[in-house]
Amino acid sequence: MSESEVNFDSYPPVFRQLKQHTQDIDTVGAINQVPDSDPIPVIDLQCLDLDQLGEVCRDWGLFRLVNHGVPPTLLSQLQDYAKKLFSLPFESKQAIFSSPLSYFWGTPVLTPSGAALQIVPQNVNWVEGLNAPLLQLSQLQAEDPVLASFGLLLEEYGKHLSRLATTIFEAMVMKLNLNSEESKSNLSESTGFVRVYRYPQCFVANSAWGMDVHTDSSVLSILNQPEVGGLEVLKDKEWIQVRPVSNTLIVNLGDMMQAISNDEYKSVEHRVKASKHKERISICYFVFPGEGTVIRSSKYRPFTYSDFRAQVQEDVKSVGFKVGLERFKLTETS
Ligand SMILES: O=C(O)CCC(=O)C(=O)O
Ligand SMILES: [Fe+2]
Repeated sequence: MSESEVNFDSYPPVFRQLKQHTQDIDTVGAINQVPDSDPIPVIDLQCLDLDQLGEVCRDWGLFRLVNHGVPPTLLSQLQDYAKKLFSLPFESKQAIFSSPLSYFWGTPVLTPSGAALQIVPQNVNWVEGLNAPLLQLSQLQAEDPVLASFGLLLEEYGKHLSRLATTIFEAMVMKLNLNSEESKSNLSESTGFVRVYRYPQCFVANSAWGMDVHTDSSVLSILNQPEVGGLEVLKDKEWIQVRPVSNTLIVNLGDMMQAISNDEYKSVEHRVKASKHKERISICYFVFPGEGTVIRSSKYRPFTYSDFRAQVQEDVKSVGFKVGLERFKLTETS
């Protein structure tokens, strides 16, 4: 999509900024070239190898999932509907993406009610999104037919992704030799939500991020970035670009999984580059421990996911970023 084709009406006002310094932008564009291949490890769900899974979770905290059983038509329909919905005028999106959905932009950090956390302008991330808690999706009463169909697709997608998350989590529990009964409540399908993101084309000549460096707070996050790349993952202090590969999913381990595994597995740092050439849609599923479940780990003091989330929100407001698991770490003397 070229600059002239961009539907600026659909962009949140903060993103309606036009090209200023071509040279700077071209540098950002060059960085955005996605390579033909990448070294991201591949896990085949149809013949799951526990040793390979364990190694990848330890060394990378992220992998590409193939043979996952999510129908390709569902993935492409979700993408098409998401594109249509995000191209609606900004004001329409604000109006129609209402409870149980919520619409946000500028940051992925949301309050429990789904509203974006207030952030300072210099920390704005070049992203807008739709938050969909899966348990409540059946309550969606959309008058807009595209949104109604999208809601049904998301429900179907959510069921597939819950199945995938549970299968992968159970395999990890087995590999880690954790007690399978006790571990059950560490991943609760009822907590699952889907975030649909659009990263608008970014014309400003500064180093705007689609999404800043972060780790996910989830147990597992499963991401579908079918067409346009931009995701990067930190491996051995180097940023690796994650190539979009159709009909595959990217699984990344979150902070809760790192704690549950007693730091054996890694909650991986990642970020998303903003592109001056293309808008990018990604569809991400996140799942958490059950409400009230106490995470017990040899490395951290006992905490619930609610404690963790409250701490993250407090830190983002007071220090400007997520401190994360460090806040709960046991020290030598404790
Ligand atoms: O859009 C993406 O590719 C990644 C999104 C992400 O990292 C997140 O929502 O935590
Ligand atoms: Fe993330």
